[in-house]
Amino acid sequence: MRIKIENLQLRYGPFTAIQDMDLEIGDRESVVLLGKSGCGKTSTMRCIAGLEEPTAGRITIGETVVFDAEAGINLPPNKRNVGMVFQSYAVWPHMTVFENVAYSLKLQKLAKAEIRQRVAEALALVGLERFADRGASLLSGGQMQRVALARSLVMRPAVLLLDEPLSNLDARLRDRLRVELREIQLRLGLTTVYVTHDQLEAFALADRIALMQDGVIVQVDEPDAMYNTPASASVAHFLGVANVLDVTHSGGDAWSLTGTGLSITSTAPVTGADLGGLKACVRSEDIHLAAEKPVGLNVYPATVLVSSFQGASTRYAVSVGGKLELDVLSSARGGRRFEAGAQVWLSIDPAAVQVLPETATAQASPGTADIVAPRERVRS
Ligand SMILES: Nc1ncnc2c1ncn2[C@@H]1O[C@H](COP(=O)(O)OP(=O)(O)OP(=O)(O)O)[C@@H](O)[C@H]1O
Repeated sequence: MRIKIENLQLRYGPFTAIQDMDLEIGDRESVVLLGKSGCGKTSTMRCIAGLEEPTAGRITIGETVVFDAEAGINLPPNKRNVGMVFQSYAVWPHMTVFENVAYSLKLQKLAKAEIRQRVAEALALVGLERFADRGASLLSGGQMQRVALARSLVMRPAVLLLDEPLSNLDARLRDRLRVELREIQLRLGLTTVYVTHDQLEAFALADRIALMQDGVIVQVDEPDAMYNTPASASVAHFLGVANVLDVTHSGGDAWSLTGTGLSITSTAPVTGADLGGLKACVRSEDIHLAAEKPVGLNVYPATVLVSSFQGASTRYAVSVGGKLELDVLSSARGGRRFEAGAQVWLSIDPAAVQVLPETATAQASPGTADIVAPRERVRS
């Protein structure tokens, strides 16, 4: 079921938490709202669910307008056909797993046989069929999270809203449940909106990511496009690009690195050059260290300040002429390790230097006609 958000605005008193938001989510699509704490992700989710009344705008789920500020429409949460799973699983400890999942169906006064069948189906989906009779207080964190998910799925919602549902779990379990969640979403063909501040989680779960900063969606893209072509230096930085350097254009592919007397060559396409405040963005893994001077562009003598062994890789802090400090990540395979104090040659492939504006204005999300159904995309 499609979700269309138009001109959404939410104010808490004088504070604007969501500003002029437009976003279309396709049928069976998984969109992840990604951004740092306080950027307005949960507020957006609460507006879709009907738990928050926006100050302006319109939200349509399927063919139903669930909120329209001008027309005075505001359907309550239970009339929106959405299921929600939150960070705090809110599983009732005094009930069994079965009773937790059956609770809402009992409220709907469904026949006992139907309740049993639907609960069994939901528990099978989350891999908890053997735990139906166990007291919920005896479950692990991961199992409780699955109960919370089963409780939403049992209602057969058209839309599933997930707000950091894995953040209370340890890293290994999070990785596993992430894959399971994606599998369930694709299998049931659910339209999902997922909130997280963790980009790896977003990459793993999204058909498209909507990146939010200060109440505004600044970029909407498929994960690989977001990763490879961030719209701005601040998006790149949020996605883990550690080296963001002030530059001014000095002609052709050449840029001077502000305040260093050094220059850098970029052959990557420059976007938004007219916006000013340009930054050269370089991923740590795109910087190479060598004992011998390599041939090519962007080669500098440098000193290793910190060398930190990380198993499969080594992370370095490296100084170029005392004027520029760069973060470098070298794969352990095939490369030698340098200790702090080592004099090295540092090189950067000009194609790996992206010159971007510091910030960029929101990009319009494509109309749903452009959205490829997730299953088709996965298969292609
Ligand atoms: N009820 C409220 N009253 C006033 N301000 C609020 C209220 N709820 C949220 N805010 C503010 O609105 C902004 C957006 O909050 P929101 O919870 O949507 O952020 P978030 O991106 O989900 O953050 P997190 O990842 O920490 O949950 C924050 O600055 C927050 O302090």
